[in-house]
Amino acid sequence: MAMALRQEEIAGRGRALVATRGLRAGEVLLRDSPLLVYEEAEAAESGAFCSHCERLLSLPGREAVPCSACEGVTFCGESCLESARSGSHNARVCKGITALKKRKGFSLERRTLARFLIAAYDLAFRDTKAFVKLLELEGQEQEEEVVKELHEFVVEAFGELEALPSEISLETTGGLLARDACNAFGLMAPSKAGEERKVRAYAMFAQASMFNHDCLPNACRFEYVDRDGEGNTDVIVRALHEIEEGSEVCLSYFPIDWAYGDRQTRLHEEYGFWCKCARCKVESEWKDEDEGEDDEGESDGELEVGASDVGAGKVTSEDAGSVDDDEDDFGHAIFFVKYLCPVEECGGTMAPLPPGELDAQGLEGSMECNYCGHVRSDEEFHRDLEEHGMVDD
Ligand SMILES: C[S@@+](CC[C@H](N)C(=O)[O-])C[C@H]1O[C@@H](n2cnc3c(N)ncnc32)[C@H](O)[C@@H]1O
Repeated sequence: MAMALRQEEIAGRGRALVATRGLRAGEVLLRDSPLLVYEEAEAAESGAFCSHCERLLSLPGREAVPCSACEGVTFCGESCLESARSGSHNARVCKGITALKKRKGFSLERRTLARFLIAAYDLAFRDTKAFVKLLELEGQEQEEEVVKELHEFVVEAFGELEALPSEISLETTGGLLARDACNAFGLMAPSKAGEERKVRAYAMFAQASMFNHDCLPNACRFEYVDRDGEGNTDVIVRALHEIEEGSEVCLSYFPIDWAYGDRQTRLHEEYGFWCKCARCKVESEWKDEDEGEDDEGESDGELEVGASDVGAGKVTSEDAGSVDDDEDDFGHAIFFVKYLCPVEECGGTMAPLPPGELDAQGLEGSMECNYCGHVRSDEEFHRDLEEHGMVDD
């Protein structure tokens, strides 16, 4: 099958991924392996995950094998330990992690960023091509203070090593942190009922980083970190619906149920742009109409999508029924009934199962949540549409 996506430059959006042909609903558009993976500090310190493959250590058939050189680093078996020694947890990384453990006063966020820098500079030693690709990603400049503090740590951590690679400089540290800020994908296992979905590691990808954001995305990403076999940290991107040749394919950089104000703030602060997508255009107009009309009788400058009573300012599929007659509002309301996971508090996106799986299992019309794994049949979807008074003719 010909490649589904090509890279293009789009004015005001930078590099983008565009459909090379008509794409089918549920089609896998991209499977990308990370340039590098690094652990979220709290997850790493919990000792619950393999420090190489990031799978849960308590999965059946896994044994906890500690790193002989640094305390608190554990692998899920001899084969992961072997792979880690020549890859993600070689002697350099081991020294870096040991230095981080001795470093007092770093917040959780700094400890995670320090782990990123250890992994990124290690890449400069062992895979120059991947390191160059990392630096080719889009960047969002970080606070000078943070860059300086983390750079001092890296120099100290790597300074005890043989030769310093020429790449270690304040400028490169700043550049790496800038790339991390707008390209790191959180790796998470599917959420379980009543449990918060937590990032256990972050991964940086060369191709998947080319997806721009849209608040009404036409694709979403899945990851299967606890799966057996190779490629468990790969990201898999699937089409939500048919996409025409030449159309841009976008992801949402956060759960699709976020309120207008939260989305704009996040996109501006972390990604450096104000979103002007079709949904934001409509919701920016609601702002004027709804100002001063929220439950507490005061405006917080944020919008609730078509809803008069959405407590946290998020959209729920229940809210979709409360939109007015405006055509755009209606289109967006259908989007949420169809693509927002119906499981309470989930916030995931429902994507059709890949066409092959649908045909093989007779699951025509079934959709799967990218956060909790919930599968909804076509029948259930039509029941939901009826409940919201949106029966399609
Ligand atoms: C993960 S990168 C996506 C690829 C990026 N366009 C590039 O050239 O590398 C994220 C960056 O892309 C840009 N971007 C993403 N979505 C956008 C949008 N909807 N409008 C404008 N710029 C966007 C922003 O500069 C953002 O920081």
